[in-house]
Amino acid sequence: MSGASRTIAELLKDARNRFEDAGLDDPAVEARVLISGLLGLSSTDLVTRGNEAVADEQDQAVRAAIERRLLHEPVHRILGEREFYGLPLRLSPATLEPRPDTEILVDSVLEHARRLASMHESIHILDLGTGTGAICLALLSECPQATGTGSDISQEALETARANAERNGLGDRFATVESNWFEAIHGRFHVIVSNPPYIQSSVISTLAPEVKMFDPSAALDGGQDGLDAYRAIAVDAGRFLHQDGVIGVEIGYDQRVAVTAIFEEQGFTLIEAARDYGHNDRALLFQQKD
Ligand SMILES: C[S@@+](CC[C@H](N)C(=O)[O-])C[C@H]1O[C@@H](n2cnc3c(N)ncnc32)[C@H](O)[C@@H]1O
Repeated sequence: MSGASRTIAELLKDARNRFEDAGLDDPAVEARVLISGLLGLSSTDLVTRGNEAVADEQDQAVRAAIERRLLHEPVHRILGEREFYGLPLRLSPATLEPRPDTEILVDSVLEHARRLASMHESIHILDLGTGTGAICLALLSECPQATGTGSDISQEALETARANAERNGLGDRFATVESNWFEAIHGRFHVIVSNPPYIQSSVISTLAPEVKMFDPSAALDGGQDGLDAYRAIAVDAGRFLHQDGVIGVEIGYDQRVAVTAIFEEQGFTLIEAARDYGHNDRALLFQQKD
């Protein structure tokens, strides 16, 4: 079927109706984000230019994208990028799609990064399991005295992180290291951050298709009790953190007690806990006990 000469408003309506019929939670928002991204227009343009007809190729691209969304592919995966902390980030099949809730961890850590930066000439940040580079790049963009290392077990994810650093003008302050947690890491850091995989292995099959089919399992699977990564990180973190440094981790909504116990057992004290937009515990910050 040729879709030539449909207007922007007609494309939007078609997408919204099909998403609504498929039972998506936010059909209107998803239609707007998808079509504005594909056409390179702002949401205001979508309204003010609604009567403009689109080129045949654009119409075909929108039709194809709607089909992909109906097969559960998230809108930002289809577009190949999403924004995190104001930074446009490229996604790849090897990277988690950064979540808005992770900005909570950035906010909490940033305050300490700025404090440490006021006490030291420069500060070094390590982001374990960096994925797209989201957390580290957000911190670097807000903290000009900082340099950052993003590490990941996935080389492909690190290539995406590097591309995102360059794209956002942060390439000269960002390094990448392929590493199983701390295994290939050297030196000490003022700030260590991580949003590790923290979902129990048995729960993964019950997640929404948008997550289990499109986020890499290495980014989700936290082992039998979901806590494997925290144990692996906590046991070594002390050797890589400056004495006055801070380590911040994202957690699942019900993991505060367990993760705090894991870090306390390794000589850390909880200094801050932050909740997400749904009022769930989401980020924990620790310092080494004196
Ligand atoms: C939940 S994702 C977080 C990605 C990114 N930091 C973010 O917040 O959007 C977890 C990341 O940890 C990485 N990862 C999993 N196991 C790892 C390991 N043993 N060592 C280092 N990184 C690992 C995954 O490849 C993935 O990029």
